[in-house]
Amino acid sequence: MEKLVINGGHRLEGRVKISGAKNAVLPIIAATLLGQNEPSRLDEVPALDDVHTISEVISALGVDAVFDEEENQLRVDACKITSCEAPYDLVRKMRASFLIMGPLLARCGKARISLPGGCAIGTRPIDLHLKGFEALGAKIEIGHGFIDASAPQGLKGARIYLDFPSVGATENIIMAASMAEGQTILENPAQEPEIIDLANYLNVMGAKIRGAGTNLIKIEGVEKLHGAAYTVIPDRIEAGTYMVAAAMTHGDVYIENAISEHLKPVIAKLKEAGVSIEEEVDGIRVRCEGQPKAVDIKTMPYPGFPTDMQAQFMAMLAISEGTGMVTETVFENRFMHVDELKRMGANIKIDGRTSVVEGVSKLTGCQVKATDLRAGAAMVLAGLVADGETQIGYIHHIDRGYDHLVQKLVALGADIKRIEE
Ligand SMILES: CC(=O)N[C@H]1[C@@H](OP(=O)(O)OP(=O)(O)OC[C@H]2O[C@@H](n3ccc(=O)[nH]c3=O)[C@H](O)[C@@H]2O)O[C@H](CO)[C@@H](O)[C@@H]1O
Ligand SMILES: C=C(OP(=O)(O)O)C(=O)O
Repeated sequence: MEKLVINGGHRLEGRVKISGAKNAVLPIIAATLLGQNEPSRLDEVPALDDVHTISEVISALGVDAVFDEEENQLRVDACKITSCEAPYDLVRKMRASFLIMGPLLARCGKARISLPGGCAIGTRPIDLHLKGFEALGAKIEIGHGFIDASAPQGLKGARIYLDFPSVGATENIIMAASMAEGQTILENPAQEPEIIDLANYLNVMGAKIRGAGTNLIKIEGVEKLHGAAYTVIPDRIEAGTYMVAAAMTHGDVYIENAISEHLKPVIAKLKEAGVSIEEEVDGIRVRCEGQPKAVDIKTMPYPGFPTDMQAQFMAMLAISEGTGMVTETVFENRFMHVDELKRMGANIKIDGRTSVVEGVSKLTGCQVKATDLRAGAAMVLAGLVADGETQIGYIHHIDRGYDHLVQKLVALGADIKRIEE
């Protein structure tokens, strides 16, 4: 097992280039399954474990997927699909594997996917995905740990209202509806930039989707889609994580490729904390003198404050001046990092869905673990400012979502390395 070892206390300075977005590329790779003629070529694909996992998932369906990590390019030839089944081992590893259900239903009229199960941040049901498929005419059967969906006569467009703007359900329904017969109207969909990116890719493949990024999406089903070339958007959560790193280390970092439009709530909260933010054409400069000031945050669906930045802000609040409240409304169990931060000396109390974080003057390095992806990022941030050495275990969680994390932080002046235990 590998670990990250960080010696804290180094100011971050310089430029860091943000990679393609994990949460955009995963649904887009699922969508490559819809390309019946011509392969797809995706650019700015980040070198992440999750990208390898979803590539394995689609390869298990008989599709040809070749990932060139050096070039950040993934080529997918989905002209032939030989299986419609995603086994437990792959779905368990990464919940986003469930995103192949929509494309498989649309393309093959059937799909058999292992039930994803719970995970560290919550139970994460898939009822909204399934309701959407049923509304499009699919028959769903659940048994022996699998979901079987079928639509032998093909899917039919429908009016669908989502009880909650679920990101994954919106993506799965858009992909299924893009090849359904007639029009689908999706009300109260998720509005995340990653939804817009998926819709843009599908439209380049020949789909007719309008309204992605708003609260109403209209999809005119088409008979066939083809593979296409597409460049994935930069990762707003990776960008936000480096912005917080700059703030916590009293640094001066230029976050190249960051799109400020996608980071409005993060920028607003950092400014409120006294951090200097300069939005430029191809990135964002973040500077901070002295300790950040405590702020309150409440996670919400986009354009609200992203739950995927909650843990990182908690790490910042742990060393900020004053007391901040962190309210998590999206996932019911996303405070696993609190106990780990407390091991480093943070003063945090949990009261239901809210954590009260009283800033301390210093954190102390110790052994901690990454309990999930963003909790792992929070540990890295805490380690960057802690007194002495921090060792982080279970870093496979971090490898799911941060492209070349160690190299990028070392280039900014951090003392961080990976070691084999
Ligand atoms: C690969 C990817 O893009 N992952 C992101 C995606 O996850 P994901 O797509 O899983 O998140 P959702 O937006 O679906 O989930 C949000 C909330 O809705 C609930 N829910 C969801 C589906 C459903 O059928 N029923 C239901 O009740 C979930 O339990 C959760 O409480 O959006 C989350 C919310 O921004 C992010 O944290 C994840 O990083
Ligand atoms: C929760 C996350 O991802 P996933 O939905 O893939 O678990 C995340 O990116 O923080």
